[in-house]
Amino acid sequence: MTNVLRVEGVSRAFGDRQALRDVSFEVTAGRMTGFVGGNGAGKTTTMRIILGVLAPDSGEVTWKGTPLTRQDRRRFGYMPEERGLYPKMAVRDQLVYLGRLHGLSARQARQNTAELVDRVGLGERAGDQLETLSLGNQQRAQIAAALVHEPDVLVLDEPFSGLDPVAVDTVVAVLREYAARGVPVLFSSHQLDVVERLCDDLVIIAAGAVRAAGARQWLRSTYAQRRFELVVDGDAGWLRDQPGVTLVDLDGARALFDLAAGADDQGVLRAALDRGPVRSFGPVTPSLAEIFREVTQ
Ligand SMILES: Nc1ncnc2c1ncn2[C@@H]1O[C@H](COP(=O)(O)OP(=O)(O)OP(=O)(O)O)[C@@H](O)[C@H]1O
Repeated sequence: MTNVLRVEGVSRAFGDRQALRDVSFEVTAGRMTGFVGGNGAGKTTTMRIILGVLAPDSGEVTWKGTPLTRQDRRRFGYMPEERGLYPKMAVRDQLVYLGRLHGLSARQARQNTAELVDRVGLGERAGDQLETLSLGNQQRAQIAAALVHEPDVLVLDEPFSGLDPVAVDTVVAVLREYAARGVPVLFSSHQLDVVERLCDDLVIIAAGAVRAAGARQWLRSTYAQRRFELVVDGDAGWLRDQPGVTLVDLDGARALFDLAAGADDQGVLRAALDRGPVRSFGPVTPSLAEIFREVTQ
């Protein structure tokens, strides 16, 4: 069985609030899976259930085809929303301690720690107490803590929040290395631009239910509406009266429009050419932000 983490039909309520409804998706070996959704959508609850911190009311989580055991979860790397490091302990000491806790030898824990603090750009601060570091550096330390025991699976709750763009790039590179080794990586984020750049697969959740899931490219083509951009010399307002055309945005000579199924894009192009020069015409692939808006509204 390949290294697949599968969330299968998971539901969970808190009192009369249904936080998750029949949530199913998978995180595949070697792929970065972005878990996106607005505030309160259910990302943290799902991750807690994966890690066994919280029990589902129904459904289950499997790893390599069988229900997760405590032993499996010891081999997971988790960065919880509430973070978990001790403010008054030196970063290096905590990482070594966590490595030991997960069963590494003292030597291996020290070696992994030394490599990781360097890798996440904390080398010079590794001897400092966590609380004396900037928030961005504390975040780097939290990420290192999730990685120190060389986990088989990574589950990271908002690993990029609070990081400046340079730090985001550093962390992205580290996570990509893990994925390249065959580790499934699940990370939540509300920063769609980061997710768009980083993930191979996507799970979009809203109000506790999965609205769309699959490979990023596949989602982009699946949700590609028949949207086009036209740039002419004069005013493109005449498009409004073209059969099958719905104007999305008009900025003088530049128009963004959706074409009804069956309407002919070449007919629109001919109509434009009849009126004068056409500077640009072609289909527009939706951004992740647009897909997100569409599936969560
Ligand atoms: N321990 C709890 N007790 C009661 N309600 C909870 C608890 N944990 C989560 N919820 C509720 O479950 C829903 C999902 O919350 P969750 O924290 O999983 O969302 P999220 O997608 O992680 O949001 P955010 O991005 O804001 O962290 C919310 O309505 C939240 O208020």
